[in-house]
Amino acid sequence: MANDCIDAITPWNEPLSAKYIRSFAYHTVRNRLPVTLTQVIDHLSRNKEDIAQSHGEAAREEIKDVIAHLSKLKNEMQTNKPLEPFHANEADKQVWNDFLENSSIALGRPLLWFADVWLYIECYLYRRIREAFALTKLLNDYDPFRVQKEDAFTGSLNAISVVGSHLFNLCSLEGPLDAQKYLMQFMKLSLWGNRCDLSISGGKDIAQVNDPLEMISQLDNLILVNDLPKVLDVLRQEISPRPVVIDIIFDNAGYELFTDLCLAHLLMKLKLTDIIRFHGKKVPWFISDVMKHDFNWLMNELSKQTGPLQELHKEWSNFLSRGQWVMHDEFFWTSPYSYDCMEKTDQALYNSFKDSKLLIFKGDLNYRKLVGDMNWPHTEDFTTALRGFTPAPLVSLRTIKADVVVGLCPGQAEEVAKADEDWLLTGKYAVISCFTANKRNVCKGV
Ligand SMILES: O=P(O)(O)OC[C@@]1(O)O[C@H](CO)[C@@H](O)[C@@H]1O
Ligand SMILES: [Mn+2]
Repeated sequence: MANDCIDAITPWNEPLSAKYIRSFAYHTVRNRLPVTLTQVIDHLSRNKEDIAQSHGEAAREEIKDVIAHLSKLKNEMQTNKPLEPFHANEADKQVWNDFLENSSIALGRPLLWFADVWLYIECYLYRRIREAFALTKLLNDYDPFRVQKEDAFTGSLNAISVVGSHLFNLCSLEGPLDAQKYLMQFMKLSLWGNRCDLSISGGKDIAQVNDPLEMISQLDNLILVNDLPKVLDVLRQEISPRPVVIDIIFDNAGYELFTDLCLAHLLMKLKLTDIIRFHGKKVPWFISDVMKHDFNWLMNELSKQTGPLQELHKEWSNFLSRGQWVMHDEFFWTSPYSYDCMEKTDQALYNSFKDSKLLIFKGDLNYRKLVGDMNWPHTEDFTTALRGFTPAPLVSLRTIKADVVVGLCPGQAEEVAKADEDWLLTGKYAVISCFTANKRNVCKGV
């Protein structure tokens, strides 16, 4: 397989790909994704008794089918076989198969694991895991990552309690809040919540254990691009006609989701929006991404808590029942497409975004899809990297876990790399990158 690969780093302005041996994409397809598949297979074999009890005896045979599908998939990946079309009758089957077919026509050969664009390949892997379950009857709704997502929430309960109590106390104060101070604080809580994803840790526990309020004040020097002042300008604008809408495109379940909802609550409390639309994934995705079920599960867990968390649960349930908070899960988010393709491939979603006051994109994968997963020079302008995806003002709150980042000042990347050679891969550093129609991004200096 490595015969087709090149012993090189990714050239500038090229899409990230496992064909470059000295890249994170190669390491991921070669080492990390097979481990993810093995973990799903192990999970199914270890839990087959429980699954047979909850899903019926006939599920035993289906578990074998799923394991066989995933083992074959692992072999296809490790031997650099063509990406196969989908067969299960899912609503997005045609979108995926058209994408695979059109890509093959354009290339004059089928897509290959170690030759083509990392973004498609990695998304394809998670869509194939979904396919293995979609081809069964009894396990059709089975989410092989659910237990991990739930454990990640439970393991973070202390931090959740600290953040929740802080928000509840703020909202109970009389008189107006210092909007700037608390927006900055909750945006940063939501940003650093993105460190807690299970995909980068290979599914290992990654609970938030330290005091997050104390922590965020010490992390400012790790935010390499900080466009928060621009974001605050956008939020302060008076918009008509009402209702004003903000969109939050979720990333991970557990602690990160909780911090996103706290931010959403603050935006409501400060009357900066009337409605918040949340966007999650339709199928299990990159291990820890939020699905509707995870959102509802978190709400249910909060209802079992006492004190401030119980109070937040009441308030959030009211937002939901009044239609001020709405949870969506469009297929677009689990398609192969980067966001510059949204206008063509999901016009309804793109048009709905045109009415948004602000689109808040969470996490690493959303950032990769915003900038097209290319090896941009690190000093490239964020707006240029969006390549026309500008339906509304938008901000990306992302801890850096893949080797693409733009918007840095000259010399900044080199300086950070000197301090930490893995600076692009571990989620230690972060960016808050904002696009607004008004101003270009201005570099503030190292
Ligand atoms: O989007 P998230 O949850 O912040 O991160 C997803 C991630 O862990 O998965 C990919 C690597 O396998 C990268 O995009 C990133 O490192
Ligand atoms: Mn994720």
